[in-house]
Amino acid sequence: LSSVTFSFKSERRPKHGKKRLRVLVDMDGVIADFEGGFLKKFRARYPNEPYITLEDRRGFWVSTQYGHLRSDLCEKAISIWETKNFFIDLEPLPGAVVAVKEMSKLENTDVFICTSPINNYNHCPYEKYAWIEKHLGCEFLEKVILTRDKTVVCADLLIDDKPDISGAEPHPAWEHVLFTACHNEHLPACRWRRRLHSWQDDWRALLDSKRQ
Ligand SMILES: Cc1cn([C@H]2C[C@H](O)[C@@H](COP(=O)(O)O)O2)c(=O)[nH]c1=O
Ligand SMILES: [Mg+2]
Repeated sequence: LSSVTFSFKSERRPKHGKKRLRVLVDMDGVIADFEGGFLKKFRARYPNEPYITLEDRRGFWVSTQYGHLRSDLCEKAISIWETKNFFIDLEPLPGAVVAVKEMSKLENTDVFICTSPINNYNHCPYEKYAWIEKHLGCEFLEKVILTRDKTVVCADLLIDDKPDISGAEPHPAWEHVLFTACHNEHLPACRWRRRLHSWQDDWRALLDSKRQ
């Protein structure tokens, strides 16, 4: 058993000393503009209802903040992302497509798109795959991880806009790097968690810091 363990570990640290890195990149709020797409479709479908501007967004859950605004708005918000074409129509966030493609071409680097589908599975899982094929190319279809629990996925880095990521594994293998989004940018700086402010930020340096 110990020799099996040894050969697995040595696979990730080649003889020339550079560690092979596995990076999980979240989709909604990191490469796909969930917040912008939501607001546009909410205002189009409910033109007479109040809405929350991106500047006023606080907290990860859009549905919770709309529910606080007026209780029935929670269900109306949910109806937006449960509707056909919501996920496929999301625009890529600035620089995301180029960055993810470049990241995947780096030596000793494996990139996976790790994203949580909604439980109403009528359209979302299909459209997430379709979005990835449309914007990143069919080769990325091999790199999709759909899971509601990212803690059980083994990787070095998770780039994700959700501030609190929990699940069955209390000690996930990855370091969570918080991707800045309208709902989390006001959170105070946190000594034990790094941020990637956008895809214009130095994501290469972030990856290099994990190869040491
Ligand atoms: C804001 C918000 C999101 N969701 C759903 C939409 C996505 O499928 C996931 C988020 O996935 P990620 O991998 O963590 O980016 O959650 C939701 O159900 N309610 C919301 O308010
Ligand atoms: Mg996200």
